Amino acid sequence: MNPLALSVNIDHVATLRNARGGSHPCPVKAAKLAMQAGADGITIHLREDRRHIRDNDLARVAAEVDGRLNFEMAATEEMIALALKLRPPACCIVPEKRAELTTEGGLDILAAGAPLREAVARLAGAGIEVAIFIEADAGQIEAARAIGAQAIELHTGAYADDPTPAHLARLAEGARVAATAGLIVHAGHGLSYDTLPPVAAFPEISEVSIGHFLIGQSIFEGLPNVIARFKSIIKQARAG
Ligand SMILES: CC(=O)[C@@H](O)[C@H](O)COP(=O)(O)O
Ligand SMILES: NCC(=O)COP(=O)(O)O
Repeated sequence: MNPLALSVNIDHVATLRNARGGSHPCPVKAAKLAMQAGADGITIHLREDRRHIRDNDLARVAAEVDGRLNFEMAATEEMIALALKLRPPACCIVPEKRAELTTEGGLDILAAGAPLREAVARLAGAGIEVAIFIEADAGQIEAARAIGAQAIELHTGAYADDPTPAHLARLAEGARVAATAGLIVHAGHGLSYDTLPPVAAFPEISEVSIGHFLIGQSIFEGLPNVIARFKSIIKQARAG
């Protein structure tokens, strides 16, 4: 079965750092430690309101951290210009609303139209692997393929919040439909020790990005130990 990569989202190291306006804990140091502990990559969401990750965090991780950087971004001119300047290996286009506590749902590609198509073309044209963060919906998956995305990230939030068989089955079907359409399939949002195992068993998924739970659990267990446990969960899930 194909490998499943763990991308560690360090957004909420920055949340804690920003609580006092200082420099500790340092998200870049966390990213380096995560890679040393076995993470396969780092995900960073530079939000328009900079509520957690700041521009310098992104620039430093891009310059200093070995490992696949996945830059989560809104499809705005500001973020596109930043991505074209930094040239991360991958980006993931996500919806953003200032009032949201966290990402509330997938991007509605069907409603986005020409500006999104242009953003995808500019990013992909710069050699960046472009994913779009969407619900596990066949129409959105087909729209992602048609608009030129190489990858999708399935929003696992509804399942993570309410891990019913129906929510899991929707993700499994979405992964199958996306892989059949020739898309690279990622997944993320709200995943934890308890909710990751069945998602990690989907053979079509090649990367999961995990942040909030992982960073929070690190307070109790230490970042390396939490990453080791997630890697063990993935290994066990992939062993079938
Ligand atoms: C797109 C997604 O689900 C997360 O990667 C995103 O970063 C969540 O936003 P916050 O990190 O601000 O909660
Ligand atoms: N794209 C999902 C991600 O990067 C992390 O989401 P979360 O684990 O912080 O909810």
